[in-house]
Amino acid sequence: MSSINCFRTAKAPLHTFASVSRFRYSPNPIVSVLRRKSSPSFVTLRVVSSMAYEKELDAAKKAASLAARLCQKVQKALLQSDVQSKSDKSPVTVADYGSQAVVSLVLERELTSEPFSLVAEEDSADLRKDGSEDLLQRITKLVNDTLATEDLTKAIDSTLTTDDLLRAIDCGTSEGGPNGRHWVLDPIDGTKGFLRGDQYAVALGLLEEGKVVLGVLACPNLPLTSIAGNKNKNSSSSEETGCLFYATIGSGTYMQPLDSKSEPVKVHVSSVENPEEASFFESFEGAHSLHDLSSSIANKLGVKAPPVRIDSQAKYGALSRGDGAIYLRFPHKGYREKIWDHVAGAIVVTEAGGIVTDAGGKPLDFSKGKYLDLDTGIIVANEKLMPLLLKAVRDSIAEQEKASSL
Ligand SMILES: Nc1ncnc2c1ncn2[C@@H]1O[C@H](COP(=O)(O)O)[C@@H](O)[C@H]1OP(=O)(O)O
Ligand SMILES: [Mg+2]
Ligand SMILES: [Mg+2]
Ligand SMILES: [Mg+2]
Repeated sequence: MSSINCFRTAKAPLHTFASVSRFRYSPNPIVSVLRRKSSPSFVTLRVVSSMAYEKELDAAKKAASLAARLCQKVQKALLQSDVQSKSDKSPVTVADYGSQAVVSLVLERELTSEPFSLVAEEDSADLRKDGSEDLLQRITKLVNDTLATEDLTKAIDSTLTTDDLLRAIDCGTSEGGPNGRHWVLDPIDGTKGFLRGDQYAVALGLLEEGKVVLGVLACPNLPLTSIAGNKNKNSSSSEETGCLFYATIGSGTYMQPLDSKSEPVKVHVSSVENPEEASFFESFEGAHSLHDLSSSIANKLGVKAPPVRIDSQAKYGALSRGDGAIYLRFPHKGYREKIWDHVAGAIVVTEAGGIVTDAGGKPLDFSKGKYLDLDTGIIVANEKLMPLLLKAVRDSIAEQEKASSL
């Protein structure tokens, strides 16, 4: 990526600066125009080529894959253990913290030349409390073992101490916002799915001036082939599983197997135009999304297939390769969506040709800090289905409001 600062004059409107032939990048460069708040007459033209964010993407893929490996190890032990009850939250805690530490350490070490800001779900407050020493030791060992499996030993001088671990987790306490670069991480998205042995994702994205420019989704339990029409969508069956989805702005979305060096394939959202032939995804957990509202919307659209219920941002990954055509997410009143639950998924779907908006049709605004300010919910579809979907959403919400006011 190349950036130049330009002074905008009345005689030279912005679009003249968008003539970028002198940049020897891809034939179809994307120019993003960033206006400085402090000095509106100055703009930064950012020329995005197919080579854009290459270094960041390599680092993000490495970080998310390694973190996913740590999660897989913990999930396997959790499911095999006779002693550990599934309601015991400690394994997931170990994996959440461990995954966050791995991503933070890998990004920091791979991208040394830049100031590093990370907005992430976890922080170390509980680990610093008395009585957490054993847990902290376990996580530190897990992270050291995971990093040792990769050729990171030369980048990481020595074995990490518990203090190093706490510091790595707390790298994720940035607030994000509209200025500069911020990495955004959910170290395990879909905790409930993780505990059940079902779908979860390590979700990592990059914001630049409040816009998503890169996203990586590691989905260890998602089959490599389409889950459309499968009977059991959520759980990992005997099929080969483990997908890594990634996208950078203007370059499309790709998928490759999580644990191999096979060539990535470019993926596209479903091209279904007739809603009767569309299938829709929603949360597995009824507490995360209003299933009644989704089914009312689906009925209005004439969707025939039953909903596909899976956990986590694996839904965005599966949608990006056309396994389903629509995603409906309507959290219960009072729930505030966090940016780390959507940043990576949103770019993975939009770069594959999909549209992600709130229930009112507005694009998601990731520039407001940790939370998303939303109208009611989040909906995803391809360009053809979106107008019909928006109407069905509007009508269903209006009906629901009318019924509840009676
Ligand atoms: N009450 C809730 N409503 C909506 N989403 C929730 C709620 N509680 C947790 N989540 C988050 O929703 C996401 C998963 O939702 P789903 O699997 O339904 O798509 C996760 O990010 C999960 O957090 P977490 O990252 O801690 O698992
Ligand atoms: Mg989450
Ligand atoms: Mg999480
Ligand atoms: Mg959580």
